[in-house]
Amino acid sequence: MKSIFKIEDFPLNGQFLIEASAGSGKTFTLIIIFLKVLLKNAIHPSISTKVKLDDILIVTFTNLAASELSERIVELLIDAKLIFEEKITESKYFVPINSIRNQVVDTKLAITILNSSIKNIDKLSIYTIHGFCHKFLYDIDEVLQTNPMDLISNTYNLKKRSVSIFWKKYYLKADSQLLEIISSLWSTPTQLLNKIDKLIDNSIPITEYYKIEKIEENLSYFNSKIYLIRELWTHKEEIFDEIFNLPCINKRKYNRRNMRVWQNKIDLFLNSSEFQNFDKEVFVKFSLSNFQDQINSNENKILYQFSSAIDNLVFKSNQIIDMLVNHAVNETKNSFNILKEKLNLITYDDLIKRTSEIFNSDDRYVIKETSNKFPYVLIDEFQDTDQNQYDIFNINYELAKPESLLCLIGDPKQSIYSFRGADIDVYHAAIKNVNQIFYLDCSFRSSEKFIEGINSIFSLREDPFCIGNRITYQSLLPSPISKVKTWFVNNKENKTIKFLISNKMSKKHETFEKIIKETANEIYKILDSNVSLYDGNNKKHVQKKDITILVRTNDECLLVKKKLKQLEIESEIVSNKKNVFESHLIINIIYLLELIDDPSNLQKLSSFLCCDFFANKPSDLNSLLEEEKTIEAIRASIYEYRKIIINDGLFAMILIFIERERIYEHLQSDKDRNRLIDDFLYISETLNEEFNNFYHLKSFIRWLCEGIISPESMSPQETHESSEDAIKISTIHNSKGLEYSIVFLPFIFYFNIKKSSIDYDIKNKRYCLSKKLDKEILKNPLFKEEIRLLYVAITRAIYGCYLGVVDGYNYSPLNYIINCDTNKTLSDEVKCLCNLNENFEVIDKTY
Ligand SMILES: Nc1ncnc2c1ncn2[C@@H]1O[C@H](COP(=O)(O)OP(=O)(O)OP(=O)(O)O)[C@@H](O)[C@H]1O
Repeated sequence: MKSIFKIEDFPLNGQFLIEASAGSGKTFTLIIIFLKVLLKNAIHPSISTKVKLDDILIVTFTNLAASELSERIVELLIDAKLIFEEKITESKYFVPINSIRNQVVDTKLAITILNSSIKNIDKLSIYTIHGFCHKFLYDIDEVLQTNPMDLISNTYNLKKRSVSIFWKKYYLKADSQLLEIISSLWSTPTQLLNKIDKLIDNSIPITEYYKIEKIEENLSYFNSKIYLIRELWTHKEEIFDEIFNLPCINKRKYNRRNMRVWQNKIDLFLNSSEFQNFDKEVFVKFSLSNFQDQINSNENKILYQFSSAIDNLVFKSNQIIDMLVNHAVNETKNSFNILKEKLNLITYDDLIKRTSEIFNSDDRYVIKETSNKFPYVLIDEFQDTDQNQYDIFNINYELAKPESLLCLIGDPKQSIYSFRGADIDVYHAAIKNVNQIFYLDCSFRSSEKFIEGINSIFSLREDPFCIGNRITYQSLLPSPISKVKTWFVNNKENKTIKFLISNKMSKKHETFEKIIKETANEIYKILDSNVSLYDGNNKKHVQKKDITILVRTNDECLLVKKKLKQLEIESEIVSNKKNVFESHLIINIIYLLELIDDPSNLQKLSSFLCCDFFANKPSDLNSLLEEEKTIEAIRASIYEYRKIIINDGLFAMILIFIERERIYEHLQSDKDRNRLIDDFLYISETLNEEFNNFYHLKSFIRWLCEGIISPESMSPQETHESSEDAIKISTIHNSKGLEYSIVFLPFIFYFNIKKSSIDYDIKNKRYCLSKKLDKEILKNPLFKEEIRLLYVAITRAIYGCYLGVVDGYNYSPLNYIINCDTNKTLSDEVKCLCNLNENFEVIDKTY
């Protein structure tokens, strides 16, 4: 049973869930609960166990959220002390603090606890899950006297080595036909790594294991099918006639023209037997399953034989690809794990896994006997938890009983971290363990009119989150604070949800640039006209810093920033990642510098030639290194770079290096080459200053290597110009838990699942190539997560939100959520909505 949350009724022992929508005060509630736990002895003086500040553990999701929480807790403790001392009544925390004060029996003790907590604030235990596990393992290693492992945050280079080890072990001596299939999936180790990067070090287990011999066996079977098909294909005229004569055949699809095209493709493959000519889509058109019940073995003898053989062929090719994908991921994971063990390294993902293993093992009694347990645990953003994380805190709760509390706070509508292993099923399973569920029903963040707008949007469909009754939308009520919040234009109340309609251009990036231009125009309008925000106390003019643009990816952040700069609007990217050592590109600088430092070293030359900026494959290396002249030419230019770096510094040398080595040309096939070069230059520029502080190149290289191993301990950080008055740009993921006055979502009309990556198929417990977008889109978990991302994005706004609308992108969560009929365009649907809803406005910028 769910009951409304009231701090005075909230018990301090047990396992509880607080589930509520965005902006309803979950984080606010968490810190109020923190205060009540802290004052437990003052509320119940008869309890003998003393609650200390560091008995209470708060876990949140990002470093940004953790530092926000610390600030809020300090503010709360100071306000609480002053309220208990009856020195103030003005505080946004007054009502809940006063409720706690009414329950406190020993006020003097309460003030003493507050004073001492303020003094010892450095003992506050607020962690991200990774931060908590890191500290836990460090402490436990001391207790168990085990050798602590080095934490490595940038795993790219280790993964790169793991892929190379795998590649050398299996592919260099693989059958040539198998190699052909492999190169249709990935032709270099780097390409393979790019596809499986995220899967190597997360908590997804090793799947069913296939030996390469087994894959080769399947390949022989595949070849035998080709042999059979080639024989049957000599009767192709008969096969075609039988198809044309099928009573229910789709004549528009199976017409003579198409058949001729398909015939040529099949001929090409059967004559060459090369896998690259195997056009599966064409073969499928002749498969038995494609004709369904239309053919039978008696009436369409030859067609039946042919289409059954095609079925087998397609099935086998899928199976071989599936086996190769699983083999590559599993084996690379294996090499990666072996490497980590040899080097005594631990990754961020391992932190959680290892901590959970300890909590699940006999060593848990070590935890019980030491101070490595937290009696009171408050978890924010619980919807983004995975099984390992939940296990840790659930066992901790059991170990710390009877005086223990596990308070889970979350909103399943905001679960957006499945790529990190977050699992909404864990959330639903955990609910079964809790003693009671509480909810919050008012929104405090946004203005009343904005809340009405959000309620209208998410009520357009019965099942807006596309997940049945597991996630429903309950309209939010405005709190008294929301009722007074308003934004005005020329002293008239402004509309709260605005749809910015723009044109679809011939290329995606042009469409994106156009909508950013329209966004910039709207920003100019807001800044130039008389637009103000009223929060119930103050009315102020909108400044640039009140405006935030939210996008999906870091690349989109850079695109927006670049475009705004051209339009002379100052902006800054709000990022969790501020460290150049997090970038995998830095290793390329190290390879280059190592060679400059020691040009005659052949090993360093090999590493340099294999770096990201040359299209050399490790297999090309031997022939390259055998050419005396090539080697001499490279060495000559390296000596030149040595002179430049000594005289003009790192950045100048990198600029000349890019130009002379024609790096742009090497990266010809790389769609992201501009970004790669931009990043490379940016990193070199950032490091240039530090480079000037080193006397020897060797020491600088050593410093860079240290930076890769523990980036968090390094300075300098990327020098983001942090301007007080600039438009903010952030990814939606980074904006979680935060709030902004005015939000722009320029690219929200667009959705694209990466088609060529590899996913883990939870149902079948295996890795597979990502599925294309199709009519089954509504069943696709990534699509459902995008709906939740849309929800998170919109609900960051306090006063107003602008949503980008462009027609022609059918499978977008925006289309889905506003119930856009397939016969209508998104912009038409939006215009209809705006006619019916007083909170909505259309800004039509189409021409
Ligand atoms: N009871 C309250 N009284 C006054 N202000 C409140 C109260 N609860 C929340 N707020 C304010 O409302 C805003 C949103 O609160 P909070 O960040 O806790 O919401 P949330 O539910 O955690 O949101 P999200 O799920 O989007 O992260 C904050 O500015 C907070 O200070």
